[in-house]
Amino acid sequence: MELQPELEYEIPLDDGLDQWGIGVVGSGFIISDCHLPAYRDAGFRVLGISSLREARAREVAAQRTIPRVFANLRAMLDDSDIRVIDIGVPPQHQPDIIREIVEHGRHVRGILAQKPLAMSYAAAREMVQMCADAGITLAVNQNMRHDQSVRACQDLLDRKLLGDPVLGTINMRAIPHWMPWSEQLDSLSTYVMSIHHLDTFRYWFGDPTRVMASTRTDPRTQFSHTDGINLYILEFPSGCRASSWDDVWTGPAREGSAADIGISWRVEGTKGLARGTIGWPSYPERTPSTLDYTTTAAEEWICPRWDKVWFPDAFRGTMGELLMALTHDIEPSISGQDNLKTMALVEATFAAARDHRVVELAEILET
Ligand SMILES: NC(=O)C1=CN([C@@H]2O[C@H](COP(=O)(O)OP(=O)(O)OC[C@H]3O[C@@H](n4cnc5c(N)ncnc54)[C@H](OP(=O)(O)O)[C@@H]3O)[C@@H](O)[C@H]2O)C=CC1
Ligand SMILES: O=C1CO[C@H](CO)[C@@H](O)[C@@H]1O
Repeated sequence: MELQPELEYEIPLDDGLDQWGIGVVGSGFIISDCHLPAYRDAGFRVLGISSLREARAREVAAQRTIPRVFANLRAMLDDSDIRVIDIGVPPQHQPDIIREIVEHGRHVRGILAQKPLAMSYAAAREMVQMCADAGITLAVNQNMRHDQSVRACQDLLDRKLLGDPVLGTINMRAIPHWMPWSEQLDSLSTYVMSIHHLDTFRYWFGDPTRVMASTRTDPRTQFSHTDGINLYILEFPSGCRASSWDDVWTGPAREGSAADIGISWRVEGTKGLARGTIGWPSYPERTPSTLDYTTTAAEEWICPRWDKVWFPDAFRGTMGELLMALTHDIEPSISGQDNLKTMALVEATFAAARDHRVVELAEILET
């Protein structure tokens, strides 16, 4: 077994993915600052944009050189050049957008939806079924899978360099900027932030059997919410365990104290250990995520380095996966169908914390 292989830290993409005309819905932070710069760098072809406020869509179109601005989604769906729809709207509005695309998007072959796909497992399942019935490939933007350190760790696991996974941990000490729309959600941090870590654990270790969780409110967040700081433990059928501390408070770093902010992760296996950091907390400053690993055969730390950052570079990966799937007529790994298990895990984690009980994934999947 090669001990220092070239790890796959980003998804290989075919030339010619610009055959797919993309239409974007929404023009807020994630679209204008992350999706569009990443697509430009990847050479994807964004043809049009629509948003709630046409003026805002025009502004972003001018800023990011998008040729067509549509007054609304329906007008965009009439354009036969637009075959892929990229959604970046608040989660409570996403199901209505998907429904409209399914009902009126006769030219549409693929949708890249945002995470969370919906605000409940049941609603997400309805979206997946609707797209399947319409013959539209649905992918979900679980882009932490395309962070360079997270993806390279998956390659280490695939190559068995770490042996069998024993324990995975994520230690998040970082302050998200909650958008105004999150004030209306039943969940603040579980569906919007912890979903990334829950999906990453599924990516690395497969589907867990059950989850234990505890949550408390975030002292900094002034609007009413139930889940702020999330602590959870997942049990996998293989015996592997995973746990994350999603500490969105991170001490009074914005209230005058010194700051200690960062995200680190660690995967321990029977034959190796990987540790990493996610550079995102310093966004917009570019801080590449890192990965170090060691194995029983090497007895030293191996520290490959690459220059990609989660935001915005990982957005090449999620759209790239969808365009590759459409080109080759296959399911993307981030398919809506796969995402139902992430949604079920998010719902299980929220219920476990709310009800102070252990929740089996099957309980949600069988509802
Ligand atoms: N995958 C990831 O890593 C990340 C994902 N996200 C997700 O992206 C989504 C958007 O977040 P963010 O960009 O930060 O939020 P913003 O508030 O910055 O942007 C939301 C956008 O949605 C538009 N919008 C709202 N309702 C509709 C509607 N009914 N039809 C069309 N457009 C609508 C708004 O339009 P207008 O401006 O015209 O009023 C606005 O442009 C969320 O679901 C969030 O969870 C966010 C960050 C990271
Ligand atoms: O996915 C996400 C990661 O970070 C953002 C905040 O900074 C969140 O709002 C978000 O939805």
